[in-house]
Amino acid sequence: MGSGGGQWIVEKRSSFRSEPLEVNVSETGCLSIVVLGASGDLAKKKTFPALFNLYRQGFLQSNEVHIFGYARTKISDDDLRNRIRSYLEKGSAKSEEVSEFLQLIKYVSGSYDTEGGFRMLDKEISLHEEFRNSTEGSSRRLFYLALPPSVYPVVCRMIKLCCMNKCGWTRIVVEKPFGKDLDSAEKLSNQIGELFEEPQLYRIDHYLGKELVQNLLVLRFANRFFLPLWNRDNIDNVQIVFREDFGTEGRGGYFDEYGIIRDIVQNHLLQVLCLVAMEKPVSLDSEHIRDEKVKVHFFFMEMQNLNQVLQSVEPIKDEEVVLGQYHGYRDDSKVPDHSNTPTFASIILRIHNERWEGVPFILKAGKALSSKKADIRVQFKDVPGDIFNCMSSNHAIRILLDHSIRKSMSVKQPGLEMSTVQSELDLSYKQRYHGVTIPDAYERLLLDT
Ligand SMILES: NC(=O)C1=CN([C@@H]2O[C@H](COP(=O)(O)OP(=O)(O)OC[C@H]3O[C@@H](n4cnc5c(N)ncnc54)[C@H](OP(=O)(O)O)[C@@H]3O)[C@@H](O)[C@H]2O)C=CC1
Ligand SMILES: O=C1O[C@H](COP(=O)(O)O)[C@@H](O)[C@H](O)[C@H]1O
Repeated sequence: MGSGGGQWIVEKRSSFRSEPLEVNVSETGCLSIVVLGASGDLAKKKTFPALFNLYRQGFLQSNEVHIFGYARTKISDDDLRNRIRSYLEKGSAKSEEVSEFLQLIKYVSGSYDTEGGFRMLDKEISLHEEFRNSTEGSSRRLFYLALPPSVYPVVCRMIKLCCMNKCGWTRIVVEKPFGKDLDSAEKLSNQIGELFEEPQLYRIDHYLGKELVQNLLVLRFANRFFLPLWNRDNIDNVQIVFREDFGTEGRGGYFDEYGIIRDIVQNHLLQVLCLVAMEKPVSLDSEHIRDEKVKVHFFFMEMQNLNQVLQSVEPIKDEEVVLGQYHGYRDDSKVPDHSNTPTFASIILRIHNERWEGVPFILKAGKALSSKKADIRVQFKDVPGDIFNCMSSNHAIRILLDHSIRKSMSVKQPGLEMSTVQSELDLSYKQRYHGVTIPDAYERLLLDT
């Protein structure tokens, strides 16, 4: 899906086990897209704009598609349309085009854990299908869960109970973070897996769709220049940084349950780390790429390449983690007064393999910081026999992950409250790096936001 910052990519897990093929795989005909959590941040900033881009590019035909927003908030169709309008009217979008698109949207209000709202939703979808004279097997229902993961199980149960397509496919798209830890992720997977077949399920991480994230594979594997350099002999450290110049902005209901590590680091930044650090995949097939990123416990695991990158990440040391929370975070009405949820994290990951031993991967993510940026910085080692006295040999590749970086927004004077910050460091990386011992330099790198 095209969205402001690029495309959205979904990962399928179908190579984990043999799957029954999905039946009724019609790709034309009446299409109902249901955005659950339509009142929320993701829906207005990314999901509806992405659907609008598909519409503008002709992938969603107005004679086939209808879009339903669903959430608890009691608003009208027009209220929802007005909320999202300004997010669509960007770039070259014409206001008539936006209005035409908005007319495709209908809003249904209901709870996530009772049948009433979902029965109503089903009725609205069925009316649309009847109106479109949907023939047997030709209608499609896509449910996009733009919701906190804690409600996925109950929402999936309600969809299964009340909203399944009787004559075509039903698909479910779920957002990150997929659970809170391994146990809850497995539990969630089992709960959803009992209701839907794997081919019906799509897990999304929109960072994988950013053009520049996709280009990482080209940079690394289609470039003779970098191939021999991409290793511990030449690279000093890698920083993968996400920073936002706004806070949770009313998203405390979702965010406080998860925090910055589960919101950003565990999914978006780890996916990027994998692409920077993994070995070359067998092909560009999404499953080959996925297999190279993770260690999968196949029955033929012994035959797998044991360099798979996540498998080689060492346990994280406490002293290589800094957490913080910005001042004002607890003012959000949905955040408890004594919340300790981190809104900033800086973590060193160390990859214990032949390519990366000794090269720290520094992942940093923070909300309500002084600027908005998402980038990767690959810092090369100094040239041996440097005749420039470390002044001009600061070799680094910096890859900006988002070309839609916004201008600084005014936020309530955010400040960082961190457990171990002693003083603000305003020296550039290079200045600080030289003249301090390496472990000390890494400690400082952790704090430099
Ligand atoms: N915001 C973003 O840019 C991105 C978000 N995501 C993911 O999207 C999902 C939703 O995030 P986002 O839209 O930002 O969050 P929001 O806090 O905006 O939540 C979305 C909607 O869910 C409902 N909701 C919020 N909290 C709860 C709760 N505790 N229990 C039940 N319903 C709740 C609210 O709707 P109502 O009260 O009307 O029912 C809200 O409008 C998350 O999994 C997040 O990781 C992914 C990529 C980007
Ligand atoms: O997944 C999320 O991403 C957004 C940032 O996305 P970007 O494409 O604008 O970089 C972040 O604001 C949100 O907290 C998180 O859930």
